[in-house]
Amino acid sequence: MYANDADAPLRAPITVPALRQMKQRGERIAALTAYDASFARAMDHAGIDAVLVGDSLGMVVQGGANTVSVTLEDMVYHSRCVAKGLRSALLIADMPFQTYAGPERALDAATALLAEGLASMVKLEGAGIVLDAIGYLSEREIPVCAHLGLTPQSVLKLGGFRVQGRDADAAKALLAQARAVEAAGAQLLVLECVPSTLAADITGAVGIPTIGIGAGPDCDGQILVCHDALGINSGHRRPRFVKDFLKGRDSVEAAFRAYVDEVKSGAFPAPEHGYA
Ligand SMILES: Nc1nc(=O)c2c([nH]1)NC[C@@H]1CN(c3ccc(C(=O)N[C@@H](CCC(=O)O)C(=O)O)cc3)CN21
Ligand SMILES: CC(C)C(=O)C(=O)O
Ligand SMILES: [Mg+2]
Repeated sequence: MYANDADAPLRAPITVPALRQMKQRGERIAALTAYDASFARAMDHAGIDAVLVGDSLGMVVQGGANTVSVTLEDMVYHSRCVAKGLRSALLIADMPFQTYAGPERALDAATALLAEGLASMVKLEGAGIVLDAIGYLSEREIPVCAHLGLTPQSVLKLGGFRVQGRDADAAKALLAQARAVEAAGAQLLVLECVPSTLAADITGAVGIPTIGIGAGPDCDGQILVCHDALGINSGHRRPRFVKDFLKGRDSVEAAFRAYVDEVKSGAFPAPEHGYA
């Protein structure tokens, strides 16, 4: 239809404040992970709001058993690749294992992800001691996304990828962590593998948007790993929150459009994709 992309009408670029306004309006946020320019471009065309360069690349791209081996160099490289494919979607990059062990180290790593990786926001896992890094970055004008619940960089201590916040004490602690990351300056919050009712409570308790993965239908937005959304099995057991959007469709972009539509309408995730 257009001679080249440069002639196509531009969707307004999605900013961090725009995501907060979506929460306030009750418009759901649709996000996916990407690791290269071509998939990022297809997602952007499909109307995705945010793209995360996840350290899940250690598993789905590099074939590792977890995300612990991913380096800052890996993340900068893939973030820069993804940035080249985006016109409108907000680009978030994961901070790798131990690159935010201490505020100054976090500032160096986050600066590399923004300046060389061309990301617009960085994501780090946990609260507690990590609150210092969240505060240090956000005070220095670096947009921060927090990540609570199942934090895959903790897998060696946890002993596996398991649902978090299931008993009353753990649920209370997770709600307190959510309030604490917001108070420290986080502007977005990923909730991974937590009971749907707890994710709903947290979403109501914080002003920042929540993005769920295995966190039920009542988050402000949803995210999936790109490969999972396309039915590509990376050799691990398929978690229950995964849905194959390519099934019954004839292109990757159609699958991404269906994902965006189902997140916006609330059709995805269905109750069976969540945990009790
Ligand atoms: N392809 C892929 N998709 C992901 O969502 C993902 C990654 N890789 N790599 C990093 C982490 C690891 N993730 C995982 C991996 C396994 C489960 C899982 O098997 N969950 C069990 C829950 C068991 C319980 O009840 O505690 C499940 O049955 O869904 C969950 C999240 C999420 N992230
Ligand atoms: C699954 C999302 C939230 C993530 O952190 C990743 O892909 O690394
Ligand atoms: Mg990650």
